[in-house]
Amino acid sequence: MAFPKKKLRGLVAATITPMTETGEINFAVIGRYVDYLVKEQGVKSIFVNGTTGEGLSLSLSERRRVAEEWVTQGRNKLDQVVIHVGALSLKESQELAQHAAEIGADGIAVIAPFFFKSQNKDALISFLREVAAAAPALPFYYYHIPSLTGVKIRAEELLDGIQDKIPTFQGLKFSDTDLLDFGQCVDQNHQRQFALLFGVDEQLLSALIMGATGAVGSTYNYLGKKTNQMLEAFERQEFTTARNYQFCIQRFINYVIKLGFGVSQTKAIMTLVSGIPMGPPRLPLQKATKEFTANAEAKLKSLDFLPLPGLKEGNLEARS
Ligand SMILES: CC(=O)N[C@H](C=O)[C@@H](O)[C@H](O)[C@H](O)CO
Ligand SMILES: CC(=O)C(=O)O
Repeated sequence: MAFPKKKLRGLVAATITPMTETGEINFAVIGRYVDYLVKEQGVKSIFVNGTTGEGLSLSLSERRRVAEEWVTQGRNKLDQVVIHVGALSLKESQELAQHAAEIGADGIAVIAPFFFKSQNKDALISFLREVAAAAPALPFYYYHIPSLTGVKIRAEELLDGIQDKIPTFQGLKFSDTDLLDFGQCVDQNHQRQFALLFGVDEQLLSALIMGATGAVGSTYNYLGKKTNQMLEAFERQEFTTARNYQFCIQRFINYVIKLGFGVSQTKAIMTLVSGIPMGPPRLPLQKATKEFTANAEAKLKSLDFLPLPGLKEGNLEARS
């Protein structure tokens, strides 16, 4: 088997699904969005139809079309396009996995089913294996996000022996703050064959120390450049500088979390920073308030994340 193929590494943006004011998918801006990520944020891999992409709120045909558009627009521009194909129905998930393979995606990812929940590791692996088998030539990633799925099976437990069950298993996206669990995933990964991608953007530096091989997150859409600077400082072993970048990122995320932060707010922030209209979210999510957007904008300016005059709290050179 052709595994492992090119390793998924560095920053991976969890893409937003742009929508029109009337709630349809705005396919027309996806090409511009790809160019923005590559040129303005230095981000060359994407994770489509996940949490940030409202994947579970889209119809199957929308999910297929969104995946196709990202693969098409990303051709010769992006390194990797991973499609999240998780669904409550195994059949739907398999259908999406097969589709991802047909359109030439670089990998698939799956969250744990979250209505009827797997009670143990074996049950969850059985589900994941059936999905992975529908796309036997594609790298498979498990998307661990217990806060949203309610499935608390530890990632290190799941990882143990997983390649015997799922030959295409290539890694996981770890969206949890339990660094003991994450560390034990890294510790098990002796041959470094898996991509262990961290998914809590405001804590990425701690995960890098622990051995993360990359990161998937919503904020890399608009803080990719800043986060790349942190990764570079980390590579050079300039830890004080790396920490200052992390603090700078934290100041923003901490601020918006206090205002109430989720996918709706991510859409509003990305619209502000990129100038590409992301539109409203789909119900059950509700559009970010004007007040949120105004506050976020002021904070972005004060941190120098938006190129406009203002107080420069984010001036790293002045600190350290
Ligand atoms: C729950 C959620 O959406 N997590 C995202 C990725 O998994 C993160 O990228 C967060 O949006 C980010 O860390 C900000 O809290
Ligand atoms: C953050 C992430 O990976 C997602 O939106 O699915």
